Amino acid sequence: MASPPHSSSPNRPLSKIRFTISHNSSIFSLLVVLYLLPPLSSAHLYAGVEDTKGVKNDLFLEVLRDEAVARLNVLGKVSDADGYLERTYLSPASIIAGNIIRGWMEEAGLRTWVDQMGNVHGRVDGMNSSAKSLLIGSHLDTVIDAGIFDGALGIISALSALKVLNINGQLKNLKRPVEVIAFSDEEGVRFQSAFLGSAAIAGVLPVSALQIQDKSGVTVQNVLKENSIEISEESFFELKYDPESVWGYIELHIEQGPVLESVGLPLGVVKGIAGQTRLKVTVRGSQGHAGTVPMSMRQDPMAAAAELIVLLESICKHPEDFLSYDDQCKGFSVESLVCTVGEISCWPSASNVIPGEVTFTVDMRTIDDMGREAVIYELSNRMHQICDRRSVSCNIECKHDANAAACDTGLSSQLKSAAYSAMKRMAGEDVDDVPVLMSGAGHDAMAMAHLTKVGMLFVRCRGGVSHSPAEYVLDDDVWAAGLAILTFLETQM
Ligand SMILES: NC(=O)N[C@H](N)C(=O)O
Repeated sequence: MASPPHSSSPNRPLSKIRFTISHNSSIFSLLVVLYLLPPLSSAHLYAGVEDTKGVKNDLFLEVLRDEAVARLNVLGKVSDADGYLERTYLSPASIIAGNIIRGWMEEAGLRTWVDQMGNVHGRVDGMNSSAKSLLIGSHLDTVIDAGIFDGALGIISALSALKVLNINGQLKNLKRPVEVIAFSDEEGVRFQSAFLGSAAIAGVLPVSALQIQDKSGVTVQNVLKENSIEISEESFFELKYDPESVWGYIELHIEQGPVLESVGLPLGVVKGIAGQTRLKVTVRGSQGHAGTVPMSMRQDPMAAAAELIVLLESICKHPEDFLSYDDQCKGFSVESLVCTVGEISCWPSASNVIPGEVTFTVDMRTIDDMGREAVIYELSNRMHQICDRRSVSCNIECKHDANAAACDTGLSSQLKSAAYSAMKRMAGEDVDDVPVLMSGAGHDAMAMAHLTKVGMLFVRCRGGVSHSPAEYVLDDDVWAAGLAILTFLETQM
């Protein structure tokens, strides 16, 4: 595969040491961690460390910032690709990453296991093992050519906070069990169906998902089997947590947008997450010779796909020009509508051949689920009209659909207070109120909202950039993230 266009950038976090994973070995994972992490004695970790100004503090700088940043860099080097970060569902690198995370969970005093969808769990019972549990999660998979913070920051900051409690002997004081879950699939890169891990736990993943195939025809079930996970229909349904056993779910994630940076604050609270749909569009025409078939006689799926993609852009930029607001759909809002074609391929893909088939993806998001449905309806009709006019066939398949999710107001205000006091503890003075944001990006919290109340914290990232190796979070913002989770956990004692 060709190198990404920016592979020579001096700022790339992966450029120093790169582990390209071609085998699955927990010993190897352990060696990676031992090699990369400077040893920190526990006395060194919590007994009044010095902050950047040389002042003693109780802000656990070495665990919540320095070690957390080192861990982000460790995970950021665990990749299936050479020269960029890629860790898709149950790939060799994701198994290594899961083993590393499991080690960190155990070090934080958690009991660990891997479930039948490949999610990595770490749990501490606290004072009452039968009380409803607090779940904290984020994902360990990545997109292709990813940044190192997306997903990993949420897992690492939760483990750092629990490590501080463990070192201070406070895990036993938690009034309810706390369980960290590193979800195996949120991005949906390999199977196009996002949230395989969290949706299974929330009980909203259909058992038919086990038969979804990746590009090479391997099913989810095969991939699990390759990793020694035999899943039956019965064990699949056992993955679902009993809602009665869960108190709530929280997730910390990089914002992946520019709002926090523009207001100059490291943390924000999420009030809701936009709904999303993924389509796969396949256009078939008549394959032929590029030099001999007259333009008027072609059934060219590439030219048709180009027209379909421009149509998508027009609808998503100006939905009001395309949608008829009758009594039925009156009231929906598509203001926040965003649409993307991120992947396209053709067959046979040669410069002197009119393609026989073109396939592309559509990613569509809005806060308003009814609005998204109306846009998809209109888009599909118009796409079919274009294909008919061009004498090509067009198949539109829905690969993923998740409705918008609202965060719980009570949990959000607890997270807001935790974020506020973390920022205040770091600044040593009053700080501005914590902003409340909507999330355009999807999160495991969307699936978990089917199981329990959810709340989310966002962390500032440079330029709002994500799904890119240019993704960057200041070390001190990593610290603020860990401190906010720690402060939240302190309310659970
Ligand atoms: N946080 C993310 O980037 N999540 C998703 N996979 C998404 O929004 O596409």
